[in-house]
Amino acid sequence: KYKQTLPYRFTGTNFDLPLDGSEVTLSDIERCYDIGRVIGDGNFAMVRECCRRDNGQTFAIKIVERSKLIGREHMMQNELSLLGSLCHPRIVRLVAYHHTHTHSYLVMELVSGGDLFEAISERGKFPEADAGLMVSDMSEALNYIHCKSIVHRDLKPENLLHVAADICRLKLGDFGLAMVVTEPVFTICGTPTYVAPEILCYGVAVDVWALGVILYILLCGFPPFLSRDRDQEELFQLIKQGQINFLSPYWDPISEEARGLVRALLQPDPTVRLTAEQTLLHPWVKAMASNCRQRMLIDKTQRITSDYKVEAHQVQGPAQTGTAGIMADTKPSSEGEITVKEFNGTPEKHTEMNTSREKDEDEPPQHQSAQTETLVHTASSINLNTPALTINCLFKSD
Ligand SMILES: Nc1ncnc2c1ncn2[C@@H]1O[C@H](COP(=O)(O)OP(=O)(O)OP(=O)(O)O)[C@@H](O)[C@H]1O
Repeated sequence: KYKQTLPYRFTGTNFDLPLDGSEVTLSDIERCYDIGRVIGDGNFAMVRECCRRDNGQTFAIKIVERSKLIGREHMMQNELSLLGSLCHPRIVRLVAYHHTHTHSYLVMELVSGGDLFEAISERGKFPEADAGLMVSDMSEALNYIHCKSIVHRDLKPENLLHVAADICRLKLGDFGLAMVVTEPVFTICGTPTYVAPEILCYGVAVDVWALGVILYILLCGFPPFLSRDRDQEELFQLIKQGQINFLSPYWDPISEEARGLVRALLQPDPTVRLTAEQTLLHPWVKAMASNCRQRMLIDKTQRITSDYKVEAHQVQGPAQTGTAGIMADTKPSSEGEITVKEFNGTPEKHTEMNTSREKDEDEPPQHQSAQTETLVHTASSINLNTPALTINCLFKSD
């Protein structure tokens, strides 16, 4: 069932796991990989660092307990078939997969800078240049998959990974809910905070809406649509109304161009909403991404110069390294007065909710938790106007 063709094959000499998806044992896996620390987890999977024993290459290995997937086996198949067919610098690469009797192991490119959820939780918000480069990266990934008629359907900070050296460079992962769209889709799925107003019948434009929500959060530190009581029905009503508020004082320093892009991405009518390609070409995105790239280049040059000076100092002694001013202040700018102190959801009356990544600190009134849990349901069983809204929400397991 899981047999797929991957764009990459292991070539190591004593790496003898079958590559055709046939079943292996845990000891076969452990013989080939040194499985290390946990680097992330989700509703269905635990992700660990791993190292190939034959050549020392490091990867991320996503370990899925298949009993957790009963009724949702398609999620694993999606991840294998769709992610396995993609090859783009802004998308996490799947390099191999193995199945034991109970678990599936997806060996992926290791993207070691943590996810955007953690970065937002730590930094609160980002300067426009940083947000612009991140939007550019996300748009590149979306444009690539949308050109292949693939919709991701769960674009959110948890599924965007930072390239370790560059906090502003992102790669898109977790294709568990992705699918090929050839006609309008009627399956409700996604994560409430990022879900588009056309949730009942949609196409690739839902990913661009989610991108708009993420951009809004990156710039001010809290989501555009919030239910004060964390009531999902109220949240969906707010999303459907599509009223975007640029709350003062949080939005006061943010440019009109950035606000314009937020409006164009959070356009309720998907036929008028920007496409991923148009977003990539948006003047604010181009200008900000270019500023950020330039700054990163300068920072890198300064780091190299500084390392060189330290080495020279060690080799030649202090008298040889007296040139002042080469190493400018490379401290990151101080931003993030507002911190997203929680991005969690709480159990709701009509949902099967559970969540991880809770934060204990208090938040300013505007900063209620974003509802980051993934939901999957069919359109026939949900009515956004019905008070007795019942949605099965699938949460990150603790
Ligand atoms: N290739 C990778 N490199 C580094 N970290 C990763 C990688 N893939 C995933 N992670 C980390 O593991 C976490 C969980 O991974 P992932 O989202 O794929 O799991 P999941 O169970 O499918 O999630 P969900 O609950 O959204 O369905 C991510 O949020 C990220 O922090």
